[in-house]
Amino acid sequence: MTTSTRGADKVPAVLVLEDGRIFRGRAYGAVGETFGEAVFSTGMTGYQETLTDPSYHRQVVVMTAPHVGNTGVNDEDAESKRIWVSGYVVRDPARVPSNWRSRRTLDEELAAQGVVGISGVDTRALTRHLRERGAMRVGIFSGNALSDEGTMLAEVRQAPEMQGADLSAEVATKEAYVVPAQGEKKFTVAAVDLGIKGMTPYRMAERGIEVHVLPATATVDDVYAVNPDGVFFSNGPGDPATADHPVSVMRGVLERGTPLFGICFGNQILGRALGFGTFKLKYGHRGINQPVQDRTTGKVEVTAHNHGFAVDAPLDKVSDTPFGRAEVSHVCLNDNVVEGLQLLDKPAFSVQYHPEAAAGPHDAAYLFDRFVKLMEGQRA
Ligand SMILES: NC(=O)CC[C@H](N)C(=O)O
Repeated sequence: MTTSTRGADKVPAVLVLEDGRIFRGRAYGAVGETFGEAVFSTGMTGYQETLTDPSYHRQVVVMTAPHVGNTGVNDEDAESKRIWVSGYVVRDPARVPSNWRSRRTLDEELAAQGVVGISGVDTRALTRHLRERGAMRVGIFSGNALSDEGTMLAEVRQAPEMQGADLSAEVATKEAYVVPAQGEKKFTVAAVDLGIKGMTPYRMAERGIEVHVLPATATVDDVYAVNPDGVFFSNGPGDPATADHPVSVMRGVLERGTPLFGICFGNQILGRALGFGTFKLKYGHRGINQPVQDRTTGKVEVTAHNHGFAVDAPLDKVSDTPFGRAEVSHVCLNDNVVEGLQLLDKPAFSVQYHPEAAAGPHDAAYLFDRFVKLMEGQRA
């Protein structure tokens, strides 16, 4: 068990939204200033996975769960090698974590990684504000970074927007690497890393897949150089409207008819590859209890989400695309947002949410089996 000795929680901190609303609290994690898009996550657990998900790059995450940090930080649950959120907003952080795997406090970990946060914020009021007004730019200021409200607001309004942001290359691996199959190797998959979470290759490896994780800049030739049975496109940060390179690589894969699976950003890229548009949601879906219906079976699953954009595809008809017929396979029952796509004439599908999610329900794990079936079908 570790306790925080830093005392950052006595340092005043201010959160400034781009529309001028201000929340005051105390520094949590690093002291300084940070900017990003303010978004809220409703997950009551899994903060370590959230913080280390590369899709949160340039986002300031507001936790709706009031108590955060209760189980500390361990050496096992990170989804990548570092924390990616650009800032962290909590109501009432745990002073003393309690868990047999805990190695450090969350406060210490945020500070060690230079992540500026704020605690003591009325996160319920802040979440309601974001829900009414939409996700927007935000700054957190503490210590020497504190200045008058007008100056801080001007700085927030100069920060880059999420719309139009091309961020995959900033988070993806620079070098290809292999995650070996567990047990007998049955398939090889080329996984294009646009900000991949560690659990994703793991879920494939568990099913006898050897995963070749390739940089976001990988070409169609790089993908086929590993002689794949299937191709995967990962989750990732930023605006899918900017992802022209992965869209063209995916089109190359669809032309060849190799089994294809995409998650989250990968779903938006499939949407674009098929000719659909993408758009920014008012405040996105983030959390681990979102109801989604698999329209191919009628089953409802409770799922983990982290997306601020969505695909604009017709819900109630089969669409003709350059790669044959396509349909919306999954839909969010809260707001009818497209949560999955599938091709009817080629072995390709994707989902907007996170079947790999470790924190959260495992209802959607069957999607990895569906990918395996597509690869088996191609061999038969
Ligand atoms: N987790 C993801 O892949 C997110 C995809 C995209 N950046 C979005 O916000 O919608």
